[in-house]
Amino acid sequence: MKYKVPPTPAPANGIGLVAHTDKNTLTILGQNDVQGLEIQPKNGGWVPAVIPDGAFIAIVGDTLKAWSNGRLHPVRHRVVIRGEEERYSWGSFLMPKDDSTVAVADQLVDGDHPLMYRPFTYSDYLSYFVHKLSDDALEVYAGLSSPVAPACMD
Ligand SMILES: O=C(O)CCC(=O)C(=O)O
Ligand SMILES: [Fe+2]
Repeated sequence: MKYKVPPTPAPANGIGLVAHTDKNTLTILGQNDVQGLEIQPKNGGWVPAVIPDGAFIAIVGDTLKAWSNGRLHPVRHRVVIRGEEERYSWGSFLMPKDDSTVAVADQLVDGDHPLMYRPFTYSDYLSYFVHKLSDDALEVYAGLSSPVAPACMD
């Protein structure tokens, strides 16, 4: 991705990429030496994700949250451009094949971890997200409103 230097005077927010969670399973990101990635802690606000020179950052996506039965969390992130240099980033977006079923493994469901997501087809979830564009797309699309403990599963 290429983020151009903002015009002068710079817009107040400098947003280069709006806040989102990734929809795939795992994203591995690298960048040139211009920082700008920010992540949102659970209590809100924004924190710079400073990536050391030559390092990569791995970001959990919605699909891995579902697949891990909610154990792994997709962090909301955005890109803010404030400086006077162009920012480049590159990503490796790991994802299931379109027609794959994303289903929680039985081993990840127990009394302490009731089933949180119904099985779904990856491309169907993507289509749903593109249609709705809502932050809670995964929960609305595949989340079980009453998580199911193993004894209740058939
Ligand atoms: O450019 C970046 O550092 C972030 C890109 C990103 O979040 C995305 O493509 O989903
Ligand atoms: Fe992203």
